Amino acid sequence: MTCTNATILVVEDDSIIGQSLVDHFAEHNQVHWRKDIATAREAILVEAYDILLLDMHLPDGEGVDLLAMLHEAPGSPQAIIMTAFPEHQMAVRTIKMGAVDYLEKPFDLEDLDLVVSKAIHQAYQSQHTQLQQRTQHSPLDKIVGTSAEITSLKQIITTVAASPDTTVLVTGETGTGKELVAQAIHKLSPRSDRTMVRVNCAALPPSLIEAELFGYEKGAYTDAKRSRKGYVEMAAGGTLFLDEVGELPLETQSKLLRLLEDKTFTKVGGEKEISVNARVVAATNRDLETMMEERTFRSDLYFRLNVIQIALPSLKQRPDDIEPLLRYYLAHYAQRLGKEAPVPDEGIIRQALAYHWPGNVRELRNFTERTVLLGEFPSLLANATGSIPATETPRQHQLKTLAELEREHIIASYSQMERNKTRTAAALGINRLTLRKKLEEYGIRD
Ligand SMILES: Nc1ncnc2c1ncn2[C@@H]1O[C@H](COP(=O)(O)OP(=O)(O)OP(=O)(O)O)[C@@H](O)[C@H]1O
Repeated sequence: MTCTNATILVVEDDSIIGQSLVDHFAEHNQVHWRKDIATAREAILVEAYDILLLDMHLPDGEGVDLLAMLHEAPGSPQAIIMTAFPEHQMAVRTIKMGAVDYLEKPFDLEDLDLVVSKAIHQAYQSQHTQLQQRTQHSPLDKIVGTSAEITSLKQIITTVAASPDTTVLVTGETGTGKELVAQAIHKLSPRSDRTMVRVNCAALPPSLIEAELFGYEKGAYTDAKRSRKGYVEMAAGGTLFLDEVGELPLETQSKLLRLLEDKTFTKVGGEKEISVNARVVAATNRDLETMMEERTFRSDLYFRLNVIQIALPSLKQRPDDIEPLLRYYLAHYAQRLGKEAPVPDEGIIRQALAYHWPGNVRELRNFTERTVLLGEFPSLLANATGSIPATETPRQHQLKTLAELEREHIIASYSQMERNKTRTAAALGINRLTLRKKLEEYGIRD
C-alpha cells in the first residue's frame, strides 16, 4: 500500500536513511527533512504535517522531547518512531505520549508503507470526527451565562424551537441578546435548513417598508420595471425575524397581522394573494403595552405576536453572568486579535459588578474588545452606580495623558465602527490617512 498526498516530516540525523526516506515518499507526497530537534520543532510549528517519522536519538536531544511538544503543532501530526535501539519501556512511553507506531531499524520499506498508510487513515478519521464535533455544537453554546435566568432561557428556547409555527415575541433592552435568541430558535428548529431573514424595521424608511417587506409588482411605482420579492417571501419555509417591530407604521402593522392570521399577503401594487409559510419571531426594546395605550401599536397585532413572550433581563439584573461573559469575550478577542488577554482580577470584577451596563451584553462585549486591544482594562468607575469597595489600585484614579485618551478614543471608535477605516475616520472628523497614521503610531492592528 503506497501512501499519497500526505505531508510528511522526516526527522533523522543519519543522511543515508534520511535521504532514502525522502526518495521513497517524495514522488507522491510532500516531504520535508530535518536533522535535529530544534529545526524540526520550527518546522512543525509552521506546517500542518500529517505524519512525523521520528528518529529517537538526535544530535540535540531525544525524539521524545519533540513528541512532548506535538500538541502545540497545528493539527498534531501522527508520529511514528524509528529506532535502532529498541527498548520495550521506551516503546511503551512513546505510545503513551501519543506516537501511533514504533519501527525497529532496519525496516522494510513495505512495512513502513503499511504503518504510514494506517496512520494517515487514522489522522483523517480523527480530523473528520473533530470537524463533526465542532459543527455539532449547539446554537445554545453561544448564549453565555450561568444565572438561573439564562438556564431557564435555554429551556424555553429549546421548547419553542421544536414548535416551528409558533410566533415568538422577544423583548428586552438593547444589547440583551434578542437577536441571539432568535437565531438559536431558528437553528434548533426543523426550519434550520432554510434561512432566517432578518429585517430591521427601524432601519427601513416608512415609505419603503411595505415594499421591502412584501415586495412589489411591476408598475407599482414609476421605477418598478420588474416585480420584486420582499423579505416575507424570501423567508418562505424558514424564519422571518422582525427586529424593532415596534417601529412599524400602522398601515404595515395591519398587513403583518393578516400575514400572521392567514399566512397570506399581496405585493404592493398587486392583487394576487400569495401564501407563505414562515415562522415569525419579532423583537422589540419598546414597551408595546404603552404603545397600545397611545394607539401607536395595534392591540390585535400585539396579541397575535405575543403567543410566546421571551422577556430578556438586563445584564444588571443577572450579575452572575457578568464574570463568565467577561472571561468568554476576553478569550474570544484574544484569539481573534492574536493578542494576550489581560486577566480580570478581583478589583475589575468588583467594578464590573458595580457598573450598570446600559448597553448590556453588547457594551460588555465592546469593553472586552477594547481591553484586549489596549492590553489593560479601561476604567469602569466613571459610570458605576454602586459603591465600589476601597481596594482600587491608585493607577485607576490617576489622570490620563491626552495621548492615552486619544488612543482609547480611537480604539473605541474603531471597534464601534467594526474596524471600518472610512467610517471611523468620518466619525472622528479626520481623514483616512491621518487615521491610518494614528493606528500605526498607537500599535492598533487592523
Ligand atoms: N448571553 C449572551 N452570551 C453571549 N453573547 C451575548 C449574549 N447576549 C448578547 N450577546 C452578544 O451581545 C451582542 C448584542 O446582542 P443582540 O444583537 O442579540 O442584542 P439585541 O437585544 O438584539 O440588541 P438590539 O435591541 O440593540 O438589536 C451580540 O454580539 C451578541 O452576540
